[in-house]
Amino acid sequence: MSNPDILQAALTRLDDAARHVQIDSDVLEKLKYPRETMKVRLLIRMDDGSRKSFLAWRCRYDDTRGPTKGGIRFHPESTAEEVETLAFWMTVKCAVTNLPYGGGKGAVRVDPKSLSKAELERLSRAYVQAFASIIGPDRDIPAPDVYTNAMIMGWMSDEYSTIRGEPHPGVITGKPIALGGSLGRDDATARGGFYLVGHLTERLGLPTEGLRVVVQGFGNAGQHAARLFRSIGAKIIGVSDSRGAVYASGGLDLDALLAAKNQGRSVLDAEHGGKAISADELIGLETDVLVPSAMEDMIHEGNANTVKARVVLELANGPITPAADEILAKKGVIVLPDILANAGGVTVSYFEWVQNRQGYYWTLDEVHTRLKTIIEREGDVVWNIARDKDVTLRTAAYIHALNRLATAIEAHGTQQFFTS
Ligand SMILES: NC(=O)c1ccc[n+]([C@@H]2O[C@H](COP(=O)([O-])OP(=O)(O)OC[C@H]3O[C@@H](n4cnc5c(N)ncnc54)[C@H](O)[C@@H]3O)[C@@H](O)[C@H]2O)c1
Repeated sequence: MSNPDILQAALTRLDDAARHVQIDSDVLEKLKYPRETMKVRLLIRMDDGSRKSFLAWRCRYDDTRGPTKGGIRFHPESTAEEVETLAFWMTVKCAVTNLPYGGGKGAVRVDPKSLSKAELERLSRAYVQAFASIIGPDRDIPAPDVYTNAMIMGWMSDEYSTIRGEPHPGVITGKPIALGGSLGRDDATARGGFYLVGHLTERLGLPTEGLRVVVQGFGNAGQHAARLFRSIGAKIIGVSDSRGAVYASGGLDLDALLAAKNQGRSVLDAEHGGKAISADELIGLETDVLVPSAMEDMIHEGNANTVKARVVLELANGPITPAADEILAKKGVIVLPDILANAGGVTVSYFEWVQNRQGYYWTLDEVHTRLKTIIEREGDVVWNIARDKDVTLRTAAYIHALNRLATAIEAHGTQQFFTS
């Protein structure tokens, strides 16, 4: 991630929202900076006997509303600024969905595809050894993010329990079911967005039949989104991953695409039934719903004008820059913002943490019903704020979060007593 101003850009969304609510300046001051960011170098033994070091971070952005919560990303371009921005978004997201959490995030600057499985495990365990003093079930609770998964969360949870000398399944979510993971966590990010679109279909002006969907990024979020939309008869007409994009106006062969990814191949290598196109062509496809599910800043000033989707469902965090947001709003494209649209992941992570603490596990139906209730409830609130204040859904979601964060910050005490 090369944009050093990513946090400043993200904070402009908070400023936009603050213009529409009565918020004490103390609250905004508190939310402008991360509470703590720890940076370490992880030194691990490689399979060939050599040693190699990797930069790693963990940021606890704000813990006013509870322990900090957020994923760990393994990516060759991760930076401290990216981690802090993602942790800021987690703070706001947990407030939008009213989860009793603050926001955190972590990363290792590594290309995980270049590591063997044993090296990946050593790196994951080294991460927990380095950050064991700042994570914890009541302090900071990691989860999967880009290029990390349930297997890695299992190793990390195991390492933490070994360090503490007793099981602590609540330290990490997104674990394998056998280690205290929750049913329904695997597709939760996509499912939350899918429920949101389903709930708002009429208000968004989307067709109830023959929906066309384009998915950018074909990992956890993207694959499950494609699968869920297909389950209601939608056509997946475009898909991309880090190597390229494919398109078929009549719908791609999703099973072939999923099988290719399962075997560690690119969507380009699948018998997808369509043709290869460029990454920017994918963004400009004529579709009902465009689902960014890859990285930040993918829709920017340079390509936003080409977007022809009616609705953009942001399963990725921060896929649209502020400048692109303005262009899309002028074009009448409705953006379902990340802090609501992809909140299904952290919501089911919360369910997992609750189940770990209770030692009592829910059925898949219970998980789905509770997730749906939260996403639809908060989706309605955000929709109504947008309508009443005549703002975008993103600004409305930030207004909603800001109100909850301000209430909590003020309840903790802002020392106004001394200044007024
Ligand atoms: N996993 C979760 O629970 C979760 C929750 C909330 C938000 N998110 C966000 O969703 C996004 C994807 O996360 P994920 O967990 O699905 O990651 P993942 O590692 O499972 O998948 C990432 C996908 O993006 C693709 N990709 C990478 N660079 C790309 C590029 N330049 N163009 C097109 N595709 C590219 C990769 O090939 C891969 O298919 C991220 O923004 C993440 O922060 C994930």
